[in-house]
Amino acid sequence: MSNADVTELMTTLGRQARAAAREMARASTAARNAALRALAATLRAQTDALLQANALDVARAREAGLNDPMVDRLTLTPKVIETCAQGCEQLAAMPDLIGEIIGLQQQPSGIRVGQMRVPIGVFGMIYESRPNVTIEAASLSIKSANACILRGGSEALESNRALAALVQQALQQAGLPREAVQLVPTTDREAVGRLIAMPEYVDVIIPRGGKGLIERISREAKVPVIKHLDGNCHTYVDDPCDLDMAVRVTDNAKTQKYSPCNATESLLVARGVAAAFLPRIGAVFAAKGVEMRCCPEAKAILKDVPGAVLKDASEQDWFEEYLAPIISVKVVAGLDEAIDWINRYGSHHTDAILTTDHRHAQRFLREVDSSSVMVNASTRFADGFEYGLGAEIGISTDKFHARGPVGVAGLTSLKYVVLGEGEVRG
Ligand SMILES: NC(=O)C1=CN([C@@H]2O[C@H](COP(=O)(O)OP(=O)(O)OC[C@H]3O[C@@H](n4cnc5c(N)ncnc54)[C@H](OP(=O)(O)O)[C@@H]3O)[C@@H](O)[C@H]2O)C=CC1
Ligand SMILES: N[C@@H](CCC(=O)OP(=O)(O)O)C(=O)O
Repeated sequence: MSNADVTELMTTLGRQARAAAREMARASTAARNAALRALAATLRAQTDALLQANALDVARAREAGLNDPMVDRLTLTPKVIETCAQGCEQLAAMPDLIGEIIGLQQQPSGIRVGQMRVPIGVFGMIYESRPNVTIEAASLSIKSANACILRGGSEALESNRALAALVQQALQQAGLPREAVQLVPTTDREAVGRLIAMPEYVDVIIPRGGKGLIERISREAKVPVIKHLDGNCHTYVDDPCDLDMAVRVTDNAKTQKYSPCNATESLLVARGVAAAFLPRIGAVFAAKGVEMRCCPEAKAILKDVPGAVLKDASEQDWFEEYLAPIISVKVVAGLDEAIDWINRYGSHHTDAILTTDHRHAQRFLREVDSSSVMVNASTRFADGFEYGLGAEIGISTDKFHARGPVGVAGLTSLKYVVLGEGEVRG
């Protein structure tokens, strides 16, 4: 496509989205929930067609040499589609936040002042080649009465086209504008450049991906951005701690799934428990083929673990998000060094302490500057569904306007409402 064609395409999508957003803002709860239920039904009814579209993407991705974890994320299965359908139904069953007025209080002048929850308007989202994210984003957008323009990863284009067509059909069936959810129908990255520079049509941009994407967005965006960045997540095993629990939780945080941004990438261990803990978790990692990139002290403790793959960690390793069976391992003096280390090398996504000391837990919660901080739990829990939000747009690593897993509330804002009976200011 020529640049002029891309500009024309994106301007049309933007104009349509803006008009649809106005209709969505006044649409009833019942209509939005009906669209979500219709979407669930059509996803189930069209499973075979979706699998066929997805097979084209998967075949192309394999030909292009995409690695197994990426192909895994790209692949739709009947189970993935059923989970998407259930997600839509769960969202439909959740209370509607839109229009809710909170904190209404009478002021000395007589006016009553409160805050009403309202949709943001139009959001643009750029995300990886994982087609189920298209349904999560679309369904959250419908529930929160927004309009959205979705730009998924290029490898998922056929799947996303098929999914977006079903979303538009469901919107229409519920009497809502089809353009409330639109897909950017080209993989041309120039379209991303336009999407992030149309403040007249797009209120906020949600980029979900790695550093290259975020660098471009930060450089070129002319609208506010909610970044959903990489996860260099830490698990810190404290002194004192319950060693059995620490082995179980650390194992889950690293190995339950390697590719998500909330998997632990770096293990910190307090010196006081290192000799007892490291050989145990080292044996688990050795059995599962997880390579350990160690500081000299950790390597010395782990060297006799049968089958362990040990390497020396470089400075770069402490910053690394592997998304693979690799973990960096460091022995620290204790809580203070662990907190300093995480704030320096982490990506402010999700970090956990495993401890039996209440004061250490409290300090970790307050002093680690990340979107989720956890005590005695696996970092893999950082997820909208696990947090009770129904679904998630992703995990915001920004501090404004939403932080951590973003659900319906993260796609809304609060405006003041003032209710008077003819009062005037004196
Ligand atoms: N915090 C969170 O919620 C999440 C974070 N992530 C993070 O995402 C990363 C992995 O996903 P991955 O697919 O590799 O991410 P990428 O950043 O490579 O791709 C994500 C999307 O951004 C687009 N993109 C990337 N660079 C540019 C650019 N310069 N200009 C325009 N568009 C661009 C891609 O398009 P194209 O198809 O053209 O390459 C794709 O649509 C990891 O770091 C992971 O932690 C993943 C999921 C959730
Ligand atoms: N919501 C996810 C976390 C987000 C994430 O990392 O997504 P992805 O990188 O596409 O696997 C989960 O834990 O299920």
